[in-house]
Amino acid sequence: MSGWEHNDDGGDGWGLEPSSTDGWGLEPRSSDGWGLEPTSSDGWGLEPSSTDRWGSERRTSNGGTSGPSRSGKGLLPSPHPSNLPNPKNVRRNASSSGKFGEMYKGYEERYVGHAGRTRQNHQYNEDDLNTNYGRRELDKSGYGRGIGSRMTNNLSRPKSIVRHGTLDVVEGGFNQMTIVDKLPKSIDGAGNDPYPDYSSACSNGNANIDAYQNVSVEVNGKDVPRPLNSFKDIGSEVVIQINIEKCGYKQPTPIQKHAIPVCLSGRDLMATAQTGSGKTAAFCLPIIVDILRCCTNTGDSTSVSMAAPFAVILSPTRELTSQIHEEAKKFSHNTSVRVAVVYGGVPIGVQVNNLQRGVDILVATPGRLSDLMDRRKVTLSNVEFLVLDEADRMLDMGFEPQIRRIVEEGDMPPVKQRQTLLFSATFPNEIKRLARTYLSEDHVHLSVGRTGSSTNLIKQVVERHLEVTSKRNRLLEFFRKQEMRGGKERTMLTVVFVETKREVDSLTEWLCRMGCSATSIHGDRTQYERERSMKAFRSGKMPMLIATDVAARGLDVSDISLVVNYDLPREIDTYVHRIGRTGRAGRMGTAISFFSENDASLAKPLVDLLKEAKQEVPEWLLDFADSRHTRVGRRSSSKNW
Ligand SMILES: Nc1ncnc2c1ncn2[C@@H]1O[C@H](COP(=O)(O)OP(=O)(O)OP(=O)(O)O)[C@@H](O)[C@H]1O
Repeated sequence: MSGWEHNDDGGDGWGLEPSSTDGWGLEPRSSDGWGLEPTSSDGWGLEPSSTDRWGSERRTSNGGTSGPSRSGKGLLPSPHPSNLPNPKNVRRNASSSGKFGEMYKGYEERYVGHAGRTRQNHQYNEDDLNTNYGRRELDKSGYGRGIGSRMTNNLSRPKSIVRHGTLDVVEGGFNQMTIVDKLPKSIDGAGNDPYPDYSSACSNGNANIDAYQNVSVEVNGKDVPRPLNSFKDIGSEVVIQINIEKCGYKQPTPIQKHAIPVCLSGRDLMATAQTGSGKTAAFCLPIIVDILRCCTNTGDSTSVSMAAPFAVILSPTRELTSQIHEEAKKFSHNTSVRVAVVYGGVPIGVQVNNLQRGVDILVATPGRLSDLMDRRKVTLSNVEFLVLDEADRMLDMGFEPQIRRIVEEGDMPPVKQRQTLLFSATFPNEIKRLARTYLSEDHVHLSVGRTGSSTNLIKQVVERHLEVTSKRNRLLEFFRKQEMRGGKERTMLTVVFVETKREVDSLTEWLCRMGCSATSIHGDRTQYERERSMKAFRSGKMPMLIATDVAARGLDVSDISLVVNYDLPREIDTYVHRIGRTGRAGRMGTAISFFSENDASLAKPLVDLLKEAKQEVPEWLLDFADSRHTRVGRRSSSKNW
């Protein structure tokens, strides 16, 4: 057992279990081969309708939650200051650290209308500044508590903003600076190719964060807070440190080192980092830390008719949304921070019930959130953090109207009165446009590794295939090899990307007829089928997942050793995301792509990418790239996933 008995029944509430396996060393709890389990007690110590760990305290203390909301629209019951309990008492559930007395020294209390939680504006005194590295450095950046500072003007800031850091970054007060600009010649540092055979890839079961340490990091922006050296530098409560440890995170990845202080300092952030390099924690952790530091749980939230989260995290697909939700729950385990998830394809009623129990962090797909806003079940007037994860993909999927509805047409505070974080592995032009609209001018731009590049952890192979039969047979070969390796040990997993939903179905059926344990996922499958497939895949019962691009982004399963581009995508960015399903958290992986003449227009960017990642480029592919073949039988550009 994991020891993670998360008592947050604000989970999915549809009887879906938390995605259990990857990276947690947890064995899948399913027993039927399809990952199906009864919907109740789930091996995480959850009771179906658990009265959570903070139980009665949460539901009793704030008797006076009526009154106008901060937005003045009367949407929310708002606590009257005189009804609010002493933070030292009400926060007793937030942490087991015993640091509260220290933390509240010098605090100035301000209350804003928020169901079940109010914000403490943190007024740091010298003791605070001297006892906590992370906090001291963040405040010396001159930004104070960014979020707090928008809620009151009398937030105390340290007088001196002279930087005392040891890093050039800090002392330089740079506008544009590359901190490290060394890309390793090869991963093993000795010029050897550590991936002689795809079957050996991913053999290290554990994360290998050292693999990222030499990746170049570029930071643009004024007075950027200095990066973290370790998670302890965050200066968070002990419970968070324990959660981080339980996640197996020993040291921060480069994106975490740089992004977490920026988020904690209140600045807007546009961040790109390579696939699998830990972006999720880079935004989840500071949000949780900020809520615990600056917000007080005032108790009763059951009377609330509209959920009013502090943080909204938008992501394009249901699977990714659910994954972020799980990650946020792990980091907020044993704290009072309530995390909830909403996405389409499942009944909305249960989600509404969940939300009405109170939510601090809402992870959502844009469609379902805008639906809930239309039904007046969620108000965004209290939002202090807006995260757009994989924003380019959301635009690509046609979510722009919903995003605009959420960010511009509802009651979400405008730029500068909220903190906006844009995260992606790639940043095409549409996202730059979005960033101009949604981020404040003084935002920080962070790129870890070259934007749009693939990680060196993935061995990339391109094979030329002319016939469908040859592609199918090759796939079968991979499966047989995989089967031979599997044995009794945990199976290595393969994701196969196919262009159309129809082809996904047909290929999966064929593979199953050939005796392979393959499962599939695409946009036309019901949510239940998608969940079931993902469980079977994660657990290794079905070690081959055939998918459209619905699985190209964010999917995080640590045992994926091989990605096959059965059909290559039209855009190189999508290629980068797809292959990024392997080679995650510093582990190694292999991507094999089947190239046909239809893919001629991808040849040039693909060659460039392979060269940059120091991969072998076949002669015939160079010819394709050079000869500027016009694309024969160009595929339709309509989205078909
Ligand atoms: N500091 C760390 N130490 C160990 N493992 C980590 C660390 N940070 C993240 N991980 C693990 O690395 C994996 C990839 O992280 P995550 O999904 O956040 O990557 P990502 O950058 O968002 O990827 P993508 O661009 O594909 O969405 C996850 O399993 C996560 O738990």
